[in-house]
Amino acid sequence: MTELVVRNIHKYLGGLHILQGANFSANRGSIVSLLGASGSGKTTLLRCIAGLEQPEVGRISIGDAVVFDSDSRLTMAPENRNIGLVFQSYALWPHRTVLENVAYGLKLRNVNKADAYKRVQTTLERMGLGHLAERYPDQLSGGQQQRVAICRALVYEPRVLLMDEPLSNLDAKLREEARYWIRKLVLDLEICGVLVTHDQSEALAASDNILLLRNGAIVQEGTPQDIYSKPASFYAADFLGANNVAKGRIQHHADGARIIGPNWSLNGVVVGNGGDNNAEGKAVIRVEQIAVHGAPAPDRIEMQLEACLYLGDRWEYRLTCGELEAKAFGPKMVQPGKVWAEIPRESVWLFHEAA
Ligand SMILES: Nc1ncnc2c1ncn2[C@@H]1O[C@H](COP(=O)(O)OP(=O)(O)OP(=O)(O)O)[C@@H](O)[C@H]1O
Repeated sequence: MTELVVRNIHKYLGGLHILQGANFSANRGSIVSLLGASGSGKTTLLRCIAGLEQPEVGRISIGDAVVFDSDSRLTMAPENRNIGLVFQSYALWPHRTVLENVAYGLKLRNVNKADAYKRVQTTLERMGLGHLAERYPDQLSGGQQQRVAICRALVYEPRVLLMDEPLSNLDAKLREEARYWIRKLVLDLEICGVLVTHDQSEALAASDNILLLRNGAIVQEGTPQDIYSKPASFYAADFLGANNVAKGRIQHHADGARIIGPNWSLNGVVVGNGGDNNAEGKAVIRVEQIAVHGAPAPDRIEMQLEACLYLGDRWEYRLTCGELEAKAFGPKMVQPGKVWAEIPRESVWLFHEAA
C-alpha cells in the first residue's frame, strides 16, 4: 500500500536549482533508497519530505494526508507529519539516560508518563536495548548509540522513517549487520523507510527500490537487481558495481555492435539511444563478468595477465590487450602470461558519449 507520494518537487538553494522535479512513491513495509553521488540532492529531498526544507514547487503526501502542496500553499509542520528522523550523527543528549533520550519527544508531545514509559520500554526491547535503559550515551558503543537514535525516531510510531546516512559512523562489520536489521525492522513494523546513502552496497542490500539521483533529478528507479543489471545510462552503469571502463568508437553492424580501440575490439550491446556509427563512446563491463581461462575458445579473446593480486576470498587479475586494461576476479592464483578472457557480448554495455 502506498504510504508516501512525492510529486514534481523543485527546490532552489542559494539561487541554484537543486531539485529538478523529483517524483516517486513508496510503499508501507518497504525501503526506498535515495542513492547518488555527493551533491546530487539526496539530503535536500529527504529534508523536503521531513518538512525541514520547503520546496518552491510540488506536492508531498504521507498516508491520507497532504503534508505539502505548493498550489494550495499548504505546509504541515515537521512534528505533524507522522515521520521519524534518523541522522548520521546520533545527536543524543549526553546528560540524559537512554530511557530519557528516547522519552523526551513524547514528553514534548504531552504523552502521559505511564504511557510514555511503556512505549519507550517496548521500543528499547524491540531493538535489544532494554537492559541499557539507565545508561548514558558515553557508556554505549557506536552501534548501540545508533540504535538508541532509531528508537527515538520509532517511539512516535511514525508511518515513514526517514534515515540520512544512518550507518556512516559505524565500522564496516557493524554496517553490514545494521543493514540487515534496519531492513527487518521496517518490514516487521510495516512502515515505509526512506534511506539516503551514497554507498551502493548499502542501497543494494537494504532496499526494495532504489532511486538514483543526479544533479537533483531521479535518473533511474528500480529494484536493486534492475538498477544493477539494467543500467539506463553510463552514470548508472558506472555508479554501481566494480567496473572496467574503456573508450573507443562504437560501430553498428547488422548482427550487433562493436567497440573498437587503438588495437583491440569487443562485441557488445548499445544501451539507450543509439548514436552515429563510428562515434566516440564508452564500454562498461562489470568486473565479475570477465572469466579468465588458460585455453582459447571461440568466444574468448587473448589477453596478457600482467599481475595477480591476492584479496583473501579471491584473486584479482590485471589484464591487458593492447591498450585495453581490464580487471577480473577468479578463485585461484594464475601465473602472469598469456590467458584467454571470456567476456559475454551482453555484458559489454556500450554508451554513446551523450548517454
Ligand atoms: N543551503 C544551501 N545553499 C546553497 N546550496 C546548497 C545548500 N544546501 C545544499 N546545497 C547544494 O545543493 C546540492 C545538493 O546537496 P545535498 O546535501 O542535498 O546533496 P547530497 O546528495 O545529500 O550530498 P552528500 O552525499 O554529499 O550529502 C549540493 O550541490 C549542495 O552544495
